[in-house]
Amino acid sequence: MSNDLVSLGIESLGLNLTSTNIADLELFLQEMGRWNQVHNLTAIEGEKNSVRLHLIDSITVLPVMRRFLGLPNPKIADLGSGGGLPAIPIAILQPEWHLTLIEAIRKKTAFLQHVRGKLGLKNIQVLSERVEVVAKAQPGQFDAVISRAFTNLAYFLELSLPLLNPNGLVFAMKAKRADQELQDVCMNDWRLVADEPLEIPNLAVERRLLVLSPVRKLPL
Ligand SMILES: C[S@@+](CC[C@H](N)C(=O)[O-])C[C@H]1O[C@@H](n2cnc3c(N)ncnc32)[C@H](O)[C@@H]1O
Repeated sequence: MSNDLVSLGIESLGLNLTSTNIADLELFLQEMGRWNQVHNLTAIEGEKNSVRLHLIDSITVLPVMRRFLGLPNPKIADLGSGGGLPAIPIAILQPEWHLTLIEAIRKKTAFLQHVRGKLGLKNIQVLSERVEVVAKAQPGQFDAVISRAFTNLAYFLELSLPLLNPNGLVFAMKAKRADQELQDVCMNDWRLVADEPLEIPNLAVERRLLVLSPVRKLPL
């Protein structure tokens, strides 16, 4: 079977992708593969198709994000971006959104900067920092925060809170374990706005996108 994104079912996601979109996504994957050989960037390796499916996994969140983000140019932080998932595919498909990729490991952020230049992605900013440091430097700056394979839900929420503006949203990409992780979240502090099942073509795994908002505390 051919292993391009189209044959893996990317078009069935209903995102109305253009041929330029698909070419840019393929270029990103090509660069990731090239850098991986030298720098061992990501644990996602082995079969070419598996990397492609990880990319498709990253963009299944888009219809839900579009539904919940009312603003035309939201500022979104991707925590623990690694090799750029989900932020780079999102930035390719939503050029009017601003994405800040926060990643602690320098060889990974060097790759992300390279991708920024290679694809001419003017809507991304790459921060070579720990999330905890950015939260102190840029409190309340983001309309939304997202992450994939970053940390457990409770800690992700704890790290997200200082980054979010008062109406901000958290998008947590999760698999089956989401129920267990939700039990560790203090629901006095967070509201579960949505729990959306995601279907990834050609991947028989359960994926969910949780959307949460902080509960606003009234001043005493
Ligand atoms: C398992 S990788 C996932 C990468 C990517 N999101 C993906 O789905 O492929 C987690 C990444 O989070 C980064 N990371 C972990 N803790 C961090 C922190 N406190 N601040 C910034 N980056 C962090 C790691 O360096 C690693 O690249």
